[in-house]
Amino acid sequence: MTAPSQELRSSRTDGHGPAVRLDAVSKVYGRELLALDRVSLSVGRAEFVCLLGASGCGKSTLLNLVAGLDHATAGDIDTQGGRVAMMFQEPALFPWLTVSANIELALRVTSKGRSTTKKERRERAAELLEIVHLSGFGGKRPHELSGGMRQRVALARSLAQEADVLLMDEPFGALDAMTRDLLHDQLERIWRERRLTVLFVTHNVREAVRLGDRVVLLSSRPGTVIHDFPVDLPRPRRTDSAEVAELTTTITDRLRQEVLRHAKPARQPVGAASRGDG
Ligand SMILES: Nc1ncnc2c1ncn2[C@@H]1O[C@H](COP(=O)(O)OP(=O)(O)OP(=O)(O)O)[C@@H](O)[C@H]1O
Repeated sequence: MTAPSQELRSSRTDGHGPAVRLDAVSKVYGRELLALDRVSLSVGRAEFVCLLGASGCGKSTLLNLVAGLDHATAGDIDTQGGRVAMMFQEPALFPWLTVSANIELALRVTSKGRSTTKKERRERAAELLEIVHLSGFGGKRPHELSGGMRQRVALARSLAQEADVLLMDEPFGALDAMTRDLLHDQLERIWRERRLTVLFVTHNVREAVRLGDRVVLLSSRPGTVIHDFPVDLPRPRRTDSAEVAELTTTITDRLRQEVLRHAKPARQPVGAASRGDG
């Protein structure tokens, strides 16, 4: 496995061990659907790792296992006791609650065991909305916001959980390119300021290169790590820069090879001789 980018390495491997570690993790659904096959992966503290792979290769499965939403069939997962929050493509806000109340609800769940007043939660929600540049929108209902704004509320709600590890499952997949670009900038700023560890699933190679310290490629099902690309490019990066485009091409080629390798047997006409080039 490749090390994180040089620029950030010292602050990320400071002797406390990885924030997330998967050791030979496998997942079988039902009796025989092998979704993940002995996946080993380490994510350093405050590291941003993007996960790429063909559709159905087990990316969401992997996140669910790390989040503790499901159990691995074999192998070990260690998050060092850190708090883990998850964010999905759909913001899943309660439509009948205001934006602020959606976040306050998360704060109430988080503050179980220590008492917080409604006023404290409201103030904290306002702070979180400021972090995602939505000050003044606390009194709106979700339907009054754009898709990008709703995702920022969902991000604020994740931050309300005071997580050390943020798991993101295609969080910007449904947004237009311009909105996505703005959210990349915001997420990068928040990640740096709060020293979050991020594991980010995407289908978009360019997005992975824009954001990641590393881009980890999973094979087609069953998912297993086939390549770990360090992204040694200075930040902030521009999605349309030549450097991002170059690495995007390299990774896309590797991903394409993997998808073709997997698709090949099914595409060959019955009786066709194997050319042995797979
Ligand atoms: N709860 C489940 N029960 C049975 N099979 C499942 C379950 N969840 C996922 N699978 C199967 O496991 C495999 C991996 O699914 P998963 O959703 O993790 O892939 P993915 O890489 O996230 O896909 P995509 O990129 O399309 O979102 C798929 O074949 C899927 O059909």
